Amino acid sequence: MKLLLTHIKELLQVRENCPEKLSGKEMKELPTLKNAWVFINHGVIEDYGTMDKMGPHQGFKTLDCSGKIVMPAWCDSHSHLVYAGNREQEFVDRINGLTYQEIAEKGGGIVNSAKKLQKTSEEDLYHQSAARLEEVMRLGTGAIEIKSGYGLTTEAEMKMLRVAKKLEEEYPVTIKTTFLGAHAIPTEYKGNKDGYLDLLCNEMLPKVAEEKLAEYVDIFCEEGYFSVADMERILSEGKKHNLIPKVHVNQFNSIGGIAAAVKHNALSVDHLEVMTEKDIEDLKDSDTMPVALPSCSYFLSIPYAPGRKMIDAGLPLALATDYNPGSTPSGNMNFVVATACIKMRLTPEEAINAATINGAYAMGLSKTHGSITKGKMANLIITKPVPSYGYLPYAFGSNLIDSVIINGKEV
Ligand SMILES: N=CN[C@@H](CCC(=O)O)C(=O)O
Ligand SMILES: [Zn+2]
Repeated sequence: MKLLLTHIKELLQVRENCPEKLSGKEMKELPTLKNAWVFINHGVIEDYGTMDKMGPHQGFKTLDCSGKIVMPAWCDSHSHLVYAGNREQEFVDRINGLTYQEIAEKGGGIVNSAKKLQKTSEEDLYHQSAARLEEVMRLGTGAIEIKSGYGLTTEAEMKMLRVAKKLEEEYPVTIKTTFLGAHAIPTEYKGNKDGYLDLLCNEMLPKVAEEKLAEYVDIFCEEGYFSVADMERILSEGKKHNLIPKVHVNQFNSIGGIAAAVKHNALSVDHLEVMTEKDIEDLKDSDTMPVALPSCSYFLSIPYAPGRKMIDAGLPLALATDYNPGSTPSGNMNFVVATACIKMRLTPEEAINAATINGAYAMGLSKTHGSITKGKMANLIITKPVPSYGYLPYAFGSNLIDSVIINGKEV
């Protein structure tokens, strides 16, 4: 199918040769073309340019984008979109004064979601998750990473990953899957963390790898969950099965997880609400992408990752949703980008770069996603008429998306 977008007020993130990631000052630059066109052929960006240089076009569908901005679809590199039910009671408990950690200690939190998911059929889990995926696609997400971690038994973890794989088959959005068996210690293993780690290493990881259910391995490295030593064990074991690390670190405490993740060549380190000077130093000159999750900070009322400081220190930064039932029941990347500007002091250019090119990097999708580049996938957001791209994060609560194209087709 061929599609031509014409009279685009401003085409964002136009890169003839797109870098695989952007760091420090590079993040301030957002190349654009005004009064532009884009030509899509069989799901791929075939060509683009300015209206004064558009060749003849006949015999295929044309969309007039006067007054509108066109940009690459969002690349959401951290989500837990496959889950069962919800945890709105815990939300109310927190309003009434309990902390996220106190709720987890009382048997709520991740373990609570795992109990629900274990009892949910694969079909039901698929339908619940598909509804969320459809919503985020309409909100402009063209690629998303999905983690397991609400199963906590071999069968339930595999069920989650099978559901994510089925979503990948059924929908045009690009999906990358991550095995997060080490998300919490299940009730049956309370007081026997090493027993659960043995199960992870001896049974879950080999099965997940054998059935090719995940490309990445994750662990929640945090006080009360898994230690740095646990992380080193899981990442080393994952490596034997060719699983690349993408890890949860520094959400509530800095316990040395970043240095260990960098040592293990993690593709990304995610959360980063609590960062020491050493953590920032440890990320310098590495290939590891720091990923901030501002909607999680917003929902839990915890600090925001010091994104301004990290970029000023020369680091790259990606932004993602963390969509999950406990800490972030929202998969809206538009809100993430706006919140990064409002609360983390990123400029609109930096936030858009973080949610496109750097998000693609954090999912191993640099070659195909994140920019308007010939040959990349035609995953595009067309906005409603807006005064400028800075208006998108400025008008933070408004839905400014007119339509979304994924793999060359309107969704
Ligand atoms: N922090 C760890 N995992 C999820 C939240 C899990 C939950 O509360 O269900 C996160 O990334 O925020
Ligand atoms: Zn997460």
